[in-house]
Amino acid sequence: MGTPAWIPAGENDFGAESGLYRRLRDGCAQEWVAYTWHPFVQGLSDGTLPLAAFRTYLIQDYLFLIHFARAKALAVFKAESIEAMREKTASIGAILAETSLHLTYCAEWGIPEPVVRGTPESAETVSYTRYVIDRGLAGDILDLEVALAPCTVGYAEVALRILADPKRRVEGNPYQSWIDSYGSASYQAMARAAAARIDTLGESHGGAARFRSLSGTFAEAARLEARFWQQGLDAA
Ligand SMILES: Cc1ncc(CN)c(N)n1
Repeated sequence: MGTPAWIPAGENDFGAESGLYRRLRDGCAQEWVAYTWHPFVQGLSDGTLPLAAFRTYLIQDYLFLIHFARAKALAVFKAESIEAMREKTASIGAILAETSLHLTYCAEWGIPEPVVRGTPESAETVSYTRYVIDRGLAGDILDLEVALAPCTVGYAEVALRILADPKRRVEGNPYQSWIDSYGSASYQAMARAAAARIDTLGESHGGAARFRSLSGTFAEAARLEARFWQQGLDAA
């Protein structure tokens, strides 16, 4: 299947042309558009997102990152090789470091650390993070990586699209630092590696024969990502 027309040029370089990642993404066009073109994203892009929406999102994202690190720890356990174990172990360190940075970032947005730490997880955060962990517990490393991929690669696509289109750039956009962090070379490289890993695991772990099940996982994770954005808008 070719890349659908709704994905603008420049956002197509995650995963190989006929690899498993592209097939998964292209196979859930509706969920993918609802996630990556969500109104929350449009608000980030043109700077019109209400601050209350962003603050709610930031707090829940801190809680999300903690469980994301747990999911990566599960990926170490489920990894197919010592090299993959090393790579996943490094990514846990990176996420845990990001949680500290996230607290600093929240403080810059006027949310003190005790507030972030003391806020309970929302239903959206619980449902998304536990879904990913459950896919990993019930399945193998490919099931887990597919459940994680919309998170890593979706944000890279979103940032790339915003940065690539001058029409969407706004002078003094309060969300520019958020956009820049996901558009950074290091984040983009990590996302490309995540998509490439899905392609590789697809080859080694029978991805074609398991496509139906994997596609369901990928689409569900994309749907849960859209709900994660939506909770911010609902709070504003
Ligand atoms: C909910 C969510 N999804 C994705 C990302 C980016 N890895 C994030 N920080 N938060």
